[in-house]
Amino acid sequence: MVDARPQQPLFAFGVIADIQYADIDDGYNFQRTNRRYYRSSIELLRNALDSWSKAAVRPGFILQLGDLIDGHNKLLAASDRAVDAVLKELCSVDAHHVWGNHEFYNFSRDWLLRSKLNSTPQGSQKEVGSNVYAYHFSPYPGFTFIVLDAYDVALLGREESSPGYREALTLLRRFNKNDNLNCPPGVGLLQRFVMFNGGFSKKQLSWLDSVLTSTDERHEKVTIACHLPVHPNSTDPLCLLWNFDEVLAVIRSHSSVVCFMAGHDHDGGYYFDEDTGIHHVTFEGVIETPPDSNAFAIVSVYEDRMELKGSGRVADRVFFFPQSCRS
Ligand SMILES: Nc1ncnc2c1ncn2[C@@H]1O[C@H](COP(=O)(O)OP(=O)(O)O)[C@@H](O)[C@H]1O
Repeated sequence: MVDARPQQPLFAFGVIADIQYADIDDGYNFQRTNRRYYRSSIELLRNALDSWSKAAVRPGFILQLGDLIDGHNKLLAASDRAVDAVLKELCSVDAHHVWGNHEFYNFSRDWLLRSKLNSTPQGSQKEVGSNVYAYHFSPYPGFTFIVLDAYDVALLGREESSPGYREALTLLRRFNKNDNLNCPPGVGLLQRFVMFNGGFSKKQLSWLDSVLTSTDERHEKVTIACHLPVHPNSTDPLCLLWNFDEVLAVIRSHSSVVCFMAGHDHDGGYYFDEDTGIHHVTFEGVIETPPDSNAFAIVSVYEDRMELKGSGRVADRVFFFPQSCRS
């Protein structure tokens, strides 16, 4: 049978998550269930770059889904060295950087906003507000990508004296009564209320809503990139965004969203929300990927679908765009 699907993609992009590079020996996650390959994570990034450079349709840009370097660097006073080493590898590509918890272990929000990890395109700097790192870009007519700030309401990256910090602390303490706020409370979805997660402010949600109103009107296809997953079926609840329900309500009310890409849960995850046609993909983390494997993807975008070709731990997937409109 002849495959009627068009064979030439409109464009392609690369995806990689949770590199967490540090020039230190292997270690483990907090539960000691998964090994962490701090030093070789940069080799796996090189594998990804090599593969992307040889792809039939080379990625026009890369989504780097956050946690570029590990928090251990801070303790070793090696944050600048580590981030320079990883950014040097990425200098040959147009990378869109998402910020994760490890960005804030290493750097202040002010430093990040002034750094190369701020990939906001010229001209869209002030859209959400000077202290929120969120923007959108269109790499091809009819397609928009939105980078979201999952630590907009958070303890991480906010000055203890700031109203934002106090607001986040009040929210977290309402659900988490532990002395150590990284220790999860209760069971199920409540576990998300830990200090290494965060959430969206009303301001960012309303900005997202307005961007999606415009993309709906233009009948565009939107992919959202964020460090924290927002669908409970796409992640361990420990890694879920605090106000995931609020952001789900926003994206469900817009017909243009086709895919939500996140990192943070190094085991990865995937859920297709049949009601909305939105694919929620959580990418396997490079940091917990053995040196003889890989964790990256190239996504080829066609008129009717995106084809994700995974490497190593990342599975292949096809995301067909919904035909009907949501309202
Ligand atoms: N169950 C827990 N109790 C107390 N602290 C925890 C727990 N889980 C994680 N942490 C701490 O929270 C921080 C972030 O956890 P970690 O697993 O390293 O995050 P990531 O997966 O983003 O690397 C670390 O300082 C870790 O020690």
